[in-house]
Amino acid sequence: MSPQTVDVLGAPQDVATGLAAPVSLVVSGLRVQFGGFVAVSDASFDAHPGEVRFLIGPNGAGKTTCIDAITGLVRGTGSAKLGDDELLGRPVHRTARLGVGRTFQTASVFEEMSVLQNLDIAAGMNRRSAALLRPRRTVEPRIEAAAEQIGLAGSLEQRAGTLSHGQKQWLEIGMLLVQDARVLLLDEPVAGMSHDERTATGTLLQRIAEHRAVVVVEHDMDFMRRFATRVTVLHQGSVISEGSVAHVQADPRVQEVYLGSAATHGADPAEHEGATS
Ligand SMILES: Nc1ncnc2c1ncn2[C@@H]1O[C@H](COP(=O)(O)OP(=O)(O)OP(=O)(O)O)[C@@H](O)[C@H]1O
Repeated sequence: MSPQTVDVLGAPQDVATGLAAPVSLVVSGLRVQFGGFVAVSDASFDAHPGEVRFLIGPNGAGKTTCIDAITGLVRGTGSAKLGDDELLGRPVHRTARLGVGRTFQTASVFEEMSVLQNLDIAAGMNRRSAALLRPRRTVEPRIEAAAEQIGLAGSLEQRAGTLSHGQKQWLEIGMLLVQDARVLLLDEPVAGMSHDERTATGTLLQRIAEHRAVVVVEHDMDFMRRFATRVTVLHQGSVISEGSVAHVQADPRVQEVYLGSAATHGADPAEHEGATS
């Protein structure tokens, strides 16, 4: 492991790269209840730097709820640890400060602002708003690096509202990168994207995962097959299978959940209603 120091928030930082030190997300025995309804009953999974972990399952399986609980949007019990830090029980902003970044199914960028302003705001949470809006002569290296990584280095002055659907998603990912998110939780990042945008997104996620843990909730099974390192399958709030793409696709329990019959259909998650191939 390379030498570490700590950044201004006290988070460990890799001396060589200047990036937050890679850490794993470990979720165990997660349970989320809405009134009398148990949406997540006992979910355990992890995600380590270097892998793109997919979280799949039929509609209503509890995938988004898991992310909501990890990020503090809904109350969960059990445990979700990022490195040594327990995430459950913290308010959303504190969880984010620990390095947990997420995107939603609909990209939430500031449409009236430029790409640069969006990245600048994400990077400079502590700067005063007037300073954020003032034209800047120089671009901070970390913003430049993030813009480069998400393929928007040539579009810094473009108004975010005029970006394509895919580019907005990438900008949102870029906003997490400049915040130094150590784990990225992405909810259906390629929904509505063209084939080329999906390929570019998958490649982007693989690069990001070199230094961070990446968790992707997806219904797009073709995308999953191409870019997943490991897959966790949720059904009715519990994990029913986990492993490589080949492993979960061959798992009779997964086939049964997706098609209601394993042996007779030779089922594949990709053929399930709600999953797209
Ligand atoms: N705030 C809430 N109040 C009550 N029930 C909820 C709430 N949020 C989610 N649920 C329920 O919890 C279950 C799990 O929902 P969740 O959105 O996590 O599933 P999902 O696997 O992400 O599904 P999809 O793939 O359709 O997005 C569903 O039955 C849903 O209706």
